Amino acid sequence: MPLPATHGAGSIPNPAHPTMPTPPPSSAPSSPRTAVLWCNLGSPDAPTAPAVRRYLSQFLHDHRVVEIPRAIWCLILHGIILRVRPAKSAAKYASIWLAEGSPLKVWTARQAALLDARLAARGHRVTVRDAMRYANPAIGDRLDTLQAEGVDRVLVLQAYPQYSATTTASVIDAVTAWTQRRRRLPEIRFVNDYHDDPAYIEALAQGVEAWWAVHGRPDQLVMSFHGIPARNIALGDPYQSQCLRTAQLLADRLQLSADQHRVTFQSRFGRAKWLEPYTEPTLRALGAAGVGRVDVMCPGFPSDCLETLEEIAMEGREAFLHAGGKTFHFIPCMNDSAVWIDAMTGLAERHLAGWDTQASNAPPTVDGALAQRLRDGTPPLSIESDGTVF
Ligand SMILES: C=CC1=C(C)c2cc3[nH]c(cc4nc(cc5[nH]c(cc1n2)c(C)c5CCC(=O)O)C(CCC(=O)O)=C4C)c(C)c3C=C
Ligand SMILES: [Fe+2]
Ligand SMILES: [Fe+2]
Repeated sequence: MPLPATHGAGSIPNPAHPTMPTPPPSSAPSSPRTAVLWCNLGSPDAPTAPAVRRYLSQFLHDHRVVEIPRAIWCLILHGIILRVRPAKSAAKYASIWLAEGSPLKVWTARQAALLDARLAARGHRVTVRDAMRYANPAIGDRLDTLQAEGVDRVLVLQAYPQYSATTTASVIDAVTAWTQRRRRLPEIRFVNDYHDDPAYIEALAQGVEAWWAVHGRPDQLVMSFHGIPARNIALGDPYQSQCLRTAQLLADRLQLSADQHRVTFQSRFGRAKWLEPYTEPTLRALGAAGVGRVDVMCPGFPSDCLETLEEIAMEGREAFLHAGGKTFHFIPCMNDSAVWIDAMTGLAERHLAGWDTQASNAPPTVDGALAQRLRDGTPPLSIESDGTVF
């Protein structure tokens, strides 16, 4: 168990326990303060071409996202993409924008607030903050604020259930870039993925079941994941196999046979080969083949965003119906569903384990009480069967 910092009081002898330094007075912040940083991709600050250009420039300069040699890529990026794409993407963002901002940011902030409340209700003294890899609120700014608030332990959780270097490693890069600019560092933990976490699978399944309870069942359930370049898989990215595992676990949980579901990959960017089968051509093929109803869900996206609300729920629907399909449903992402917040809580608690996060007014756990005893310089006398320490 890590011992807490002594805040400079170490030179005063402690008569009760000579080998221990005297702890600070109990009113002082004697135990480390812990935060969870709930990180997502980020959105432009506004659905306008200039804001989208700034966002895309930061996003598409990330070496984790585009691995083409810089000199060539910068020519393409500045010469074509950042001239053409911002206006087109801004119109798409405008079609899904909420009064409070981008759906991705609104849901991510809400998830952070709900996780904060749930952890507090379970007796943890933990601050939860949302942070975005691109645009705002930036990861570095959030870490600065947390540190100014006295936080010295940070658990980095990401809104990417499946690991990819393009997303997960990029968030880790942003956090470690911040650490390189700071002298006094908090303890930091990262979670790489939770693609097979039973509570995550259960949250996905219950979202589907709730939808089907109201709207009936489809002929086909399409599970659409964000794509990445096929080359990344050949270079060792585990993303594809984690997506396929998530999909299989979900299909098993929903008791779907092989002909009742399929996996596709969406959001192809550029001309290179990405993970296949691609979502939109698949929807067109299903419509043309006379499949009456498809339901599409996006298990890799905990929050609805441009890629689900516009690309799937609008463009995907249009592609399927135009090709001859009869009925199209988009099943919303988990967003703020209670079962998803439960899954996030379990994930956070598992990875916070060993850090003393017990609030002073909460019933002490064995770990928490032992830590307090060590801080006070008093050895624990006995541990009751219910975990109470005297
Ligand atoms: C699983 C999550 C994601 C992976 C993997 C991912 C890889 C990836 N994305 C691009 C390019 C773009 N993605 C864009 C939007 C976007 N991407 C994700 C998630 C993953 N991306 C989300 C949640 C969003 C939506 C953000 C929002 O504001 O709602 C965009 C911007 C939109 C646009 O202009 O079309 C681009 C560009 C690449 C190149 C890539 C892997 C190599
Ligand atoms: Fe550049
Ligand atoms: Fe993306």
